[in-house]
Order: sequence, then C-alpha cells, then structure tokens
Amino acid sequence: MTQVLVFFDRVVDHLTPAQAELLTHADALGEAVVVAGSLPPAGAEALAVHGVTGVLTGADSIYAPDPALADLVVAAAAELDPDLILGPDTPDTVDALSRAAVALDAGLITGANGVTGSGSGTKSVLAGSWRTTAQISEDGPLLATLRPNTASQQAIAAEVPEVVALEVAASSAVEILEETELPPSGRPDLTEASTVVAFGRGVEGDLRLVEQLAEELGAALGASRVATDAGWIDHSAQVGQTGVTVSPQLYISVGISGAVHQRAGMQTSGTIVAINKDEDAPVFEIADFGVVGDLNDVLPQMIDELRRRKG
Ligand SMILES: Cc1cc2nc3c(=O)[nH]c(=O)nc-3n(C[C@H](O)[C@H](O)[C@H](O)COP(=O)(O)OP(=O)(O)OC[C@H]3O[C@@H](n4cnc5c(N)ncnc54)[C@H](O)[C@@H]3O)c2cc1C
Repeated sequence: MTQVLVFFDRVVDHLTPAQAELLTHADALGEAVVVAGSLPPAGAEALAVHGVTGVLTGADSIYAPDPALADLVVAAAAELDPDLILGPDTPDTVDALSRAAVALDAGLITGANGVTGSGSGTKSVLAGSWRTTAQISEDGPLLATLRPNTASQQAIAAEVPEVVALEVAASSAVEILEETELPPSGRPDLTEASTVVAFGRGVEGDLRLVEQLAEELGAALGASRVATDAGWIDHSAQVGQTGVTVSPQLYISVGISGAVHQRAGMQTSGTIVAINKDEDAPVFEIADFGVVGDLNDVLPQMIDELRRRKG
C-alpha cells in the first residue's frame, strides 16, 4: 500500500478546506501519516479522518518559516520511508518541502493538480494552456504541493490517531514575537474558495452588487489589477499573473476584459461565467457561459433569482 506523508505546518482545532482535500487525496492513494509543525491538543481530533494512521510532531511547536520544519519532514521520512510527501500549495509549505527535497535528494513538484502512488504528478503550466505529467527519475519519495480545488473534500470521520513526537526542535533562527489573529472576513479564502466572484474596472468602484452576489453564493471576492490598483479592494485579492492563481469550481467574472495577464490566474477554473457589456471582450473566448450586458442590469437579476430559489 502506498505510504503518504502529509505535511501541515500548522493544525488547529478544525481542518481547513485545503487540509481536508489533501487528506482526501491521501486516503485515495493509500495510508497517510500527518506530520505537523504545530498541533494543539484539539488538533489530533481534527485529524481523526479516515486514512490517517498517525501523527508526527516535533519536540516542541515549530512555526513557519522556521527551517526546522524541513528537518521535521526529513526526520519523519526517515521513520516511515514514504512513497509520497504531500503538502498544500502555500508559500510556507513550498519553502519547507523544497528544503526537505534537497536534504532527501528527492524530486519536488509544486502547484500540482494531482499525483499518483507511482511517483508522477500532473500540473498546469504556461498560464493553464498545457497540462503536463512529470515522473520522478530517482529512487526516493515524490514531494508535491497540491493546489486547492483539485479534489472534493470527503474527509470521513475516524478514530483519533496516535501522536508521536520526534526529536526535532524549533531552530533559534526564527523567534515568534507576537501573533495576531486576523478578524474573520466571513468569506472563504480566495485561493481555496470553490466559488469566486471577481470584478474589474467595469464596476467603477461600486462593490455593492458584487459583494451581494458573493454573499448569496458564499463566494470569495477577487479582482483585476485595475481594481486593486485603484484601491477598490486589497492587493491580496488580485487574480492573475502578478496576483494569485485560483482554480475554483465556479469563477464569475464581472466587468473584466479578460486580458492575458488576468486569464493566467483563473483559466483553469471549472466553470467560467463572464458578464461584460462588450461582446468582443476577450474573456468570452474562455468563458463557459457569457452574458453580454451591463452588470448593473445583470447582477440584480442574478441576486434576485438566487434569493428567490433560496426562499
Ligand atoms: C506584466 C503585467 C502583469 C499584469 N498582471 C495582472 C494580473 O495579475 N491581474 C490582472 O487582472 N491584470 C494584470 N495586468 C493588467 C492586465 O493586462 C489588464 O490591464 C487588466 O487585467 C485589465 O483589468 P480590467 O479587465 O478590470 O479592465 P479593462 O481592461 O479596462 O476592462 C474593463 C472591462 O469591463 C467592461 N465593462 C465596463 N463597464 C461595464 C458594465 N457596466 N457592465 C459590464 N461590463 C462592463 C468593459 O467592456 C471591459 O471589457 C498585468 C499587466 C502587465 C503588463
């Protein structure tokens, strides 16, 4: 059976959607052991998921970006000799698994869409226009970070796994001085959301309709660079070549022309719906459904219909 090591830099008292997805991938591939940089007592209960047979931590909590996280992964790999080492596609995890891959002399695929137990991974490249499959050529595990929304979350409840501490300590290179929990936005994280409502110059700075639509759909809000540069929303919401890459099941593009730099960050989305008053807007070339019309006419009708269906 394929042995999968799943790395999470931090586990809290519940699984994030990306963590639940990874455990679903791992469960489909074989048996999983989670290696966690930090794990509160309730964390082991959060990991009581079918397919998870154990949890490894360090001698104390190790927080990103401490390079000791890579040491932890290496120590866990020495214990288990896994076929695969998987993690979510976040900068901290890419950092830790890159260091671990060097130490293990093993292959790493970042931003993968899927992996197999025989050491190959698939990945979209060149702004989503090609899908590649890579196979590791060396002995040793395949390390891969997996993008969100590549599997449906089916974390099935199971017994609380045993937690074993390895003799890996936090390094003195990083000291956490203070932690501030950001207030919950009430919306899903943009990179993990299954539905994204993204807006561009067409909204002319008035976000009321896109916010209402996102609210009705439980969607995250994204934006074009024009919208973030104008200060209508934080730069972290920028989708595209120089922003974040998203791949939700549903991407609704509102008043965005669909320039190549914007498309680079969203064209692998499952279903793309575009609303634009210009029928020649490039976004319609990649849209599954297009509405040619003024967003100020179209969005109120969508919002009304969603509310009507919800009763
Ligand atoms: C190196 C580089 C990197 C870049 N990186 C990014 C990036 O990461 N992300 C990104 O988004 N851009 C990026 N850009 C910018 C990108 O090229 C475009 O300029 C930008 O995406 C355009 O934003 P927009 O579609 O909101 O605006 P516009 O191109 O001005 O389009 C606005 C659209 O709204 C429509 N519209 C207007 N009013 C309405 C209405 N009432 N109802 C319906 N539709 C309406 C118009 O028909 C038009 O199609 C980058 C550019 C460069 C050079």
